[in-house]
Amino acid sequence: MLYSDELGLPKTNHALWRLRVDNLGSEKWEYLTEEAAELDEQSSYAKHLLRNPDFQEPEPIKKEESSAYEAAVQGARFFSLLQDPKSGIFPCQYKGPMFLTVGYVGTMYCAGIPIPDPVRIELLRYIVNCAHPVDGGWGLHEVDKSTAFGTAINYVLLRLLGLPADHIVCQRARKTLHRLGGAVGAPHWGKSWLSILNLYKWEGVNPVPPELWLLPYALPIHPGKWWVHTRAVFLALGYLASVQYSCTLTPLLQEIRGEIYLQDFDSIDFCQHRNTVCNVDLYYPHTKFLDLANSVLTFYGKYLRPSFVAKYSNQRAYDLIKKEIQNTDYLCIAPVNMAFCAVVTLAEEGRDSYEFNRFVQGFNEVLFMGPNGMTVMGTNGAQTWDCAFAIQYYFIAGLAENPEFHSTIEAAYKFLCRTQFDTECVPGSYRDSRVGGWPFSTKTQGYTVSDCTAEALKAIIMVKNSAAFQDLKNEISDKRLAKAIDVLLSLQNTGSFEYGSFATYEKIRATTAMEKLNPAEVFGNIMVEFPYVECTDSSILGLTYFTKYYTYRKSEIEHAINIAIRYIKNAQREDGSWYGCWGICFTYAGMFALEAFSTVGENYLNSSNAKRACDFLVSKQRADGGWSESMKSSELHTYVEAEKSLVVQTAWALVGLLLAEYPDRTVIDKGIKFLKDKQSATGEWFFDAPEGVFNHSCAIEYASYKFLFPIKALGLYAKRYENK
Ligand SMILES: CC(C)=CCC[C@@H](C)[C@H]1CC[C@@]2(C)C3=C(CC[C@]12C)[C@@]1(C)CC[C@H](O)C(C)(C)[C@@H]1CC3
Repeated sequence: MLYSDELGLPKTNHALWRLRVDNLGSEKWEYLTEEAAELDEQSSYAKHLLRNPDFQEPEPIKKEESSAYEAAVQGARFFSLLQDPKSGIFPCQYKGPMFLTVGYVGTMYCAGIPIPDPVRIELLRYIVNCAHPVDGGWGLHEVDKSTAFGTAINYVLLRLLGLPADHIVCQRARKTLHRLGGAVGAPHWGKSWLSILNLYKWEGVNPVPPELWLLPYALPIHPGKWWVHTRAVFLALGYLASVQYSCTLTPLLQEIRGEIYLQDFDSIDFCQHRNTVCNVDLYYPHTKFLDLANSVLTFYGKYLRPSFVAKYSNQRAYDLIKKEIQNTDYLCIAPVNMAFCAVVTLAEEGRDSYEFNRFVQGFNEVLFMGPNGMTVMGTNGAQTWDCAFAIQYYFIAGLAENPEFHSTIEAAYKFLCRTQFDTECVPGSYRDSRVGGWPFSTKTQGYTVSDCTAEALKAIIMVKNSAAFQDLKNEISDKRLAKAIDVLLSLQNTGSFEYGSFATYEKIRATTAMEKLNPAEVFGNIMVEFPYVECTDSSILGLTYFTKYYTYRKSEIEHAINIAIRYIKNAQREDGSWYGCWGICFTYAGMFALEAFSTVGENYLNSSNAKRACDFLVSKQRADGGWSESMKSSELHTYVEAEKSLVVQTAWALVGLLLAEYPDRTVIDKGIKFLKDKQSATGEWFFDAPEGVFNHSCAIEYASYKFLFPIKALGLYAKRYENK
């Protein structure tokens, strides 16, 4: 039973929610009246997303008698029901981080706009249901220990959303917050939101002055060279800190001021707390160098900053923010900077402006409903990524020729074709050429990602060249595929230590030594782009697949593949593993590396790198045949097991071993048995634990993975051992 139900918290009627999806993949929940709902049937995927009892599952099969192929088919049957047949996407709640909802609620509070009741009720439920079962606090992400950041921010949210201070949930959370030293211990972004909400003072927040944007681009410290997310967040945050934006102090805020600190608000000397961070929160402590820079910049801001410079740099920041808004049609790169940009727009244009209202509407695209309530997602979805995998894995599992899945593949393929970028960013945005690339979520969001481009490209080529889909061949021209190759090749790093690798959104633009200036305290590796093995692996498989069918830039592609493979081999650890940054963790990276090797013909028998990678994976198999890596691996950079074997982890390990043609069948049989045992007779696999991670410390759920990777593993197995 959910905690919110135990407490008797209000709940909306989940039969009245509808998910509206458009052709470009935007996902918006709407709450209908009962009369309207009668005329408007809830889609099958919405029913499943809310775990409503009237979701129609596939007919059960006799599991004991079924082959791996049949298990894959049944899994695909279930997963296909989760697709929106019109747009082709697989909507899901992309959740985990516990510091995003403050962006929406905080912005609305600043603007004095009440949150619609059904949304307010479900946001509350979600936060309450995520409270730590022992101490009632919250962490950076859903499965984290309680931290000052998570607890302070989510406590404030509960209060802004209408929970009274003497409610048991607030009481427990307050106790934990006080035990953690109160809200002064919140890290930089926490302090920033509290300052925006007039619950803290900007003088106690370390500066990120917009003046940085006035420096010559040649300097490695220029923000235009930072990682896109960090650049985007600090652009808007820099503006807000510079103008010391804070909302009107209301009686409610006055009360909250009295609840989140250990001492009286007016007696706190906020200047003294710039560097106060609760020990439990701290993942990446400041370097001495950063502390020094912060002191100098604080002194500058307080005593030396001429007002004309302040005005000029704020204007410069706002100009860049407007470009970000234009390039992403108000979505911004992700909900963190979206909310900061919304507050900047509120300050500049006013609450009744067209621009600010676009943001208010835009938030509907990142709010997502689930059985536990509503939350702001990590991005506006995972549309492209999931579609690219679904197509590829249906093909790999031999399901593409099966007419039963024709329409699923067709719709996902058409979505990918629609999603390729065909316009450039406005000049002066510090952005690369994007025409030909693909994003992680939607075309509107506007940011190319290397591996998303490669995976989408591969999926499209599969469909385009399949006899079963000849009628769809012209949905996308070969010229557009060539454009994708141009983008992909332009993203390969050719600097010294990262030679041959791929980063996420851009080439690495400045030295990773910039990490010494990372001010975020709770995340690692955020300052500049970084070479990622998974992004490199996906890029390899996109490039190799392209050369199977096309001759465009062939020798350059071959060179790119060679140096990328060399990079992967050099990045392999002594024990045969790789540290994965976007999934958990060594298992995820091992699978991707073995897949990349397999595309250039390297496997267990002919490659010592592949052999060592397999031996590493096999050494981690558990007695029940499954694999089980914990989020702790990502934090600690060493393999840590979770309590029980996990479906997605097991599928990842099996995919790697099968693609590497690992010779000992008993190992693989045991894993396959585990996957089959965990599947329901109707084809479903259930959620175990978050599968993804970012910046080393924050877990995030990829809800489609529990279908996609088992289908792939079972399909590969069927091909190899069942002659399918
Ligand atoms: C530190 C900040 C700004 C936090 C906001 C969250 C974003 C940074 C996260 C949320 C989702 C996220 C993990 C994502 C990625 C980057 C960072 C994101 C956008 C990428 C695109 C990186 C490349 C990866 O291979 C993959 C495609 C899986 C992910 C997808 C989600």
